[in-house]
Amino acid sequence: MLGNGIVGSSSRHLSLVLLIAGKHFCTKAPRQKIPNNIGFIGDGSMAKAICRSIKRAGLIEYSQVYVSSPFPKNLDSWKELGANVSTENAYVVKEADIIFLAVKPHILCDAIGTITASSVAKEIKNKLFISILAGVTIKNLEDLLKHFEGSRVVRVMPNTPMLIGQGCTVYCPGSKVSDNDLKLVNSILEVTGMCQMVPESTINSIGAVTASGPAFVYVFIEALSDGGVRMGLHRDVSTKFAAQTVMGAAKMVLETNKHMGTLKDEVCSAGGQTIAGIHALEKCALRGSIMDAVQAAALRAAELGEQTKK
Ligand SMILES: NC(=O)C1=CN([C@@H]2O[C@H](COP(=O)(O)OP(=O)(O)OC[C@H]3O[C@@H](n4cnc5c(N)ncnc54)[C@H](O)[C@@H]3O)[C@@H](O)[C@H]2O)C=CC1
Ligand SMILES: O=C(O)[C@@H]1CCC=N1
Repeated sequence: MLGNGIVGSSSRHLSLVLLIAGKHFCTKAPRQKIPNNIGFIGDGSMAKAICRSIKRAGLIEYSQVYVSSPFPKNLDSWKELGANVSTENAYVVKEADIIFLAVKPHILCDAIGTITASSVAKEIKNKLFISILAGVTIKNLEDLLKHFEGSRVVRVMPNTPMLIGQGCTVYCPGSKVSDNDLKLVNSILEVTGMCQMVPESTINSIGAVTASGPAFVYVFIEALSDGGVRMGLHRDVSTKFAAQTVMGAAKMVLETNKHMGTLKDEVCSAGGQTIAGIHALEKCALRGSIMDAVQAAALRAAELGEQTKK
């Protein structure tokens, strides 16, 4: 369903099981290629993560990709892949139908300003812009893009695990997007992992958990690994065990539907080793620290958005 409120979607595929000559072949139904050209204003980590993710899923070829950055050196790796590159943002917006805005929030006004001031500005019509910028509101985006006739905006908050197809992305439609636009955006995002439409009022809080969250979790994994090293494990062994343990615990939360407290209790034997460790964590206020981290990230997102207001 594509309507108001929160809708869920997952990247499940139709599986076709063929029984031929006594052997089972399991093939995923091929995804439909996107006929549109895809643009990226900004060529950094997130632009690469999104592009690789949708290319890997077979939605696009690099020949359909247009990327811009003022730094030609940054564009070399894109060029090698077969993407079309330019130091002119206006070129990308003119050539692409769907344009990801993937610059840092404080760059946005200048980046759009160069497009508005370009000689091709009047030719830029009916574009679908997908903003991934932290904190920047739909109202602000629509205001900045109002010079381009027929432009529509979708505000998206992705995260880096989409690089390996394990992303957690949310999106909010702008005031002019059509159902077809939303279907298209959903079909692009769903191949990157989990994706869900949400009300814009929740996106900064969600982004603090999902987009900043990987960094918080990496710090936790590093600390877990450090603990193992402190107790005499080799670093590579300790890191492998720590990361696998975090992944397993996350899957237990998602797949058992048990409350985290119950799952924790199942690990803590009476008078055992785990409760001794939990006691140490509670003395250091780990929970309060993580909650503070999420609050700090959400508040900072709102501040970043304010910076792009004229
Ligand atoms: N890194 C992350 O985990 C996430 C980032 N975001 C958002 O994604 C956006 C991009 O972040 P990253 O990819 O991490 O940053 P990044 O620094 O890796 O990439 C930004 C790119 O913009 C380019 N750039 C600078 N000035 C430009 C201009 N005037 N025109 C065109 N390109 C220009 C730079 O060459 C740079 O490579 C940010 O707004 C951030 O809030 C959202 C979710 C997660
Ligand atoms: O830290 C940041 O501002 C960006 C947005 C969310 C994740 N990284």
